[in-house]
Amino acid sequence: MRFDIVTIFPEFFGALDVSLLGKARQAGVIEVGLHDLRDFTHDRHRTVDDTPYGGGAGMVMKPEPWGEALDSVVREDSVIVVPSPAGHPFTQREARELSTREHLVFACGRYEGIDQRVIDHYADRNEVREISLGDYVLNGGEVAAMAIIEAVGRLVPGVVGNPASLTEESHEDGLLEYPSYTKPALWRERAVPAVLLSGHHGAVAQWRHEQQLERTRRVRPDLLSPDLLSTDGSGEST
Ligand SMILES: OB(O)c1ccc2cc[nH]c2c1
Repeated sequence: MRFDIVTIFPEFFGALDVSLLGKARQAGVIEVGLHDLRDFTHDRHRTVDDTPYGGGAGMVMKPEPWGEALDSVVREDSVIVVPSPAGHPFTQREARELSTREHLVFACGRYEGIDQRVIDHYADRNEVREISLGDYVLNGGEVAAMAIIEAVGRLVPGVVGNPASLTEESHEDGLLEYPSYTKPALWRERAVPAVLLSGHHGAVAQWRHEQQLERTRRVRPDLLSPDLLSTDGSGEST
């Protein structure tokens, strides 16, 4: 999979040189291209924004640099991801879906956003997804792009050493994950739940599923649907 990122702050993505994604890049499992939007301007001040038609506060990102920048990276099979507070909510399901695509192009806006004609132009040619991380507003698309790239990149085969670790995570089965414990068995007078020390794998699986249901009911009741409430941890409906 290849990621191309267009931004006025390419240095923001230095984090993609380290940790799992950095190793995956070195191994050639994923590719990342960084593109400074200002390299696609032609004036002395490398201008990327201007005042909004219709008035109002702030500045809008000009269409011309965006058109030249995206034309330089977008392919026929590219999915163009535009982080935006006006986008649809990003989910683990979408992360898994995007991890199966070959080429993701991230258009990271700043100021009051990108001239709408840019999104409309590429939506006529490519799949364009305006994605929000949640009901709050950042100063630009870079933080959201980093989050989406990490959520998607870690699902690409070969990035995470043990793929089994990806299956028992929050949201993978529609529930929040169960609580985890490690040595020592007693810490500040707090003991590890006895079932986890029992060696009884069936009882451990049952307890973990019950913990998932309890935590999800308590923290994210909105995630629960009747069918998720009916399984007994073995995957069988009760
Ligand atoms: O909150 B966000 O995800 C977001 C995304 C893009 C822009 C561009 C200007 N402000 C933004 C905020």
